Amino acid sequence: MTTKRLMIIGYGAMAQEVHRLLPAGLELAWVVVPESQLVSTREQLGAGVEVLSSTTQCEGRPDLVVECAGQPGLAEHGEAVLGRGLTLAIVATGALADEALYGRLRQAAEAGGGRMLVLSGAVAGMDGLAAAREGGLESVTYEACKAPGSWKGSHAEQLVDLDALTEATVFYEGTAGEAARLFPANANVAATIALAGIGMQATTVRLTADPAATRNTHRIHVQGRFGEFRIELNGRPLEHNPKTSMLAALSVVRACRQVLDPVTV
Ligand SMILES: NC(=O)C1=CN([C@@H]2O[C@H](COP(=O)(O)OP(=O)(O)OC[C@H]3O[C@@H](n4cnc5c(N)ncnc54)[C@H](OP(=O)(O)O)[C@@H]3O)[C@@H](O)[C@H]2O)C=CC1
Ligand SMILES: O=C([O-])CC(=O)C(=O)O
Repeated sequence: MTTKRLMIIGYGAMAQEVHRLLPAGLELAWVVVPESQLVSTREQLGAGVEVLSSTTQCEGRPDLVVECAGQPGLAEHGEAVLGRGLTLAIVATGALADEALYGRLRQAAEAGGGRMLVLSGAVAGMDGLAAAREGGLESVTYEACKAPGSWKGSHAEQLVDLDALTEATVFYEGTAGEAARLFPANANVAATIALAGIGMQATTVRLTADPAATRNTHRIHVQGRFGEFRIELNGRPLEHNPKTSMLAALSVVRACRQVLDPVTV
């Protein structure tokens, strides 16, 4: 079997975990990082990987492009990748709460023949939710609970004193679209659930900080014509970024494996 070639956009905590777990048969050939990280990332990766600041500098043809660069990274690079007819697997799904950006990405994919794969990321059940939608959905709610430290540097700091919490505290309630915009490094999952279900406005979101939490907990409750389901997922955070659950990185690894495997499960 010939080796296939991967491009990763972004080389932070998630991308590095994905790199460590890449399945045999898929090699990391290109990494796209901000200008300011070119030198350090080249030193880190050595000669075997081409480190670029724009996807348009890539002269080869990746078999898969994965975005691990956050919402600004998807906004910066998404159109070019899709416009070249490539497959782009994304985790910064919250960027799609911006209707104008979503429209441009769809348009680029349609014009160029590219495909955008919205990965399940830190949650589970997106297959069941999307299937349930076919029968009609009545309500979808999403609750996230993380340790206060995992909300540091986010909009949560404007809503609650994270260092003073002594018990689990709900600090935000709103729609998936708003949550994804306000918490770009923490609430992409809200947008993923909205995209698989009843949309950015109708999906209800509640965010909690809990000083006793050691996991990133995600609870999804769905009601519709199919019946009802509840999922609770207690994900381990990544060692190098507690905002991000390990499962999100693993969902990228799964997308990588699907490029190699003729059977998709
Ligand atoms: N769907 C889901 O379930 C989940 C989605 N996510 C999304 O994944 C993203 C990545 O997570 P994680 O790796 O832990 O975050 P990190 O902050 O560790 O890594 C992101 C990296 O991307 C870089 N970056 C920023 N802008 C660009 C750009 N325009 N082009 C290339 N690289 C860029 C960042 O650089 P710099 O530090 O200089 O900004 C950083 O090095 C999160 O920001 C979040 O949006 C995360 C968890 C779950
Ligand atoms: O990884 C997680 O637990 C969820 C997350 O950060 C996001 O949805 O952006």
